[in-house]
Amino acid sequence: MPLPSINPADYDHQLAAKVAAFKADFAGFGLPEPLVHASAPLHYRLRAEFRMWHEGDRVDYAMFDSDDPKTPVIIQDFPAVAAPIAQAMPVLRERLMASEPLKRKIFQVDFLATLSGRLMICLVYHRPLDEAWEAAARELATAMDAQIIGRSRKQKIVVGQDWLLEEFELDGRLLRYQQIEGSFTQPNGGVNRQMLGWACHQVEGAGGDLLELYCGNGNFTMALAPRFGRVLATEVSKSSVKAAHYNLEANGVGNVTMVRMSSDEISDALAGGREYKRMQGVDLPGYDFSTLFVDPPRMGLDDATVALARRFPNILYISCNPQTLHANVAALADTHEIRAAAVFDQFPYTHHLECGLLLTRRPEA
Ligand SMILES: C[S@@+](CC[C@H](N)C(=O)[O-])C[C@H]1O[C@@H](n2cnc3c(N)ncnc32)[C@H](O)[C@@H]1O
Repeated sequence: MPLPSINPADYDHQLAAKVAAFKADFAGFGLPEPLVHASAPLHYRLRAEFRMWHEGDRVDYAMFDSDDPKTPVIIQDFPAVAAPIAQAMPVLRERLMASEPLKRKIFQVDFLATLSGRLMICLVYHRPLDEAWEAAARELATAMDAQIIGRSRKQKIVVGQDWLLEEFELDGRLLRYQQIEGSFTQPNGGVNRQMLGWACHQVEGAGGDLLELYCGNGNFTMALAPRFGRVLATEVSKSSVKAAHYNLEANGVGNVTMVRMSSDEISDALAGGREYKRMQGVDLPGYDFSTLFVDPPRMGLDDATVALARRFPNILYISCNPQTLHANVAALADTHEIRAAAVFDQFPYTHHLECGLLLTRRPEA
């Protein structure tokens, strides 16, 4: 991807252009006017990865432009990153340069921060990590008040813990989320809160039970669960399901059954397909589903999941790829119409746009 040029003076204009393109793409489906959720124009990213570039004694953060992928672009600061990362970047660089064990053959640095101000730094190396590295990393963790992880081929050393606790307020509730290193988390924390608020508003009064696919660490689950009788939530990633269990406990949410299943497996199980061991003890016929909530990866919903979605009165769909969303909405158009729409600018200064649709079953379907 070409490197974004981050200029707040361009922000409103760029977002307006993305929204106009989205409206034009979906006009054929009778798209209602979307609610537009803007990002903070600076310091919005809670995740960032940088290559580390060695030149003599120096080591610098670097990024690469897809138009010129061999030339490093040295980064002094990166205004997209959230405050805890922005503050940590120069301090970390100084400390790496001052410590041979930390600096030697460092290849990449991955930052993860939370709205609650916590920070994790993963240092990636092209050499095995030894005791000298671990001792230096312990000092670094204390000095920077951060969780430090060292990675190299077939090696992962955790100094402290390999997860952060995110905490923020939503509709008068304090929500807590364990975020495990390497697992999916929403990159733009401020926009994520807006997505959660919009999603909660859409299901107000839906009643019945909720089926959620692609639930990750339960980002939406924790917010939506109190609005339903019961929730069946599924996700394929082991570490995300582990975090989701932690998060149910941490948020005192007691009406969710969480199962590690891919979307095509749960679609098969609900269509009366084969028996799944992981579904043992789950009373599938006992659910009274009113709503399906999906937040799939960029490829959107597969055919089996579209067929499953067709059976639901309400489909709430968060998408990071308007193209696959378009194809899925077209496939559902004979049974469902768009009732509400929103855009969420997770990725300012890029052409990417996250969007949300509430689809309801047509009266005649
Ligand atoms: C866009 S993320 C959304 C996660 C979560 N809803 C959130 O807000 O953090 C998509 C999630 O789908 C999961 N996933 C990818 N392919 C899947 C599949 N075939 N079946 C179920 N989950 C899948 C990923 O592990 C990831 O957690």
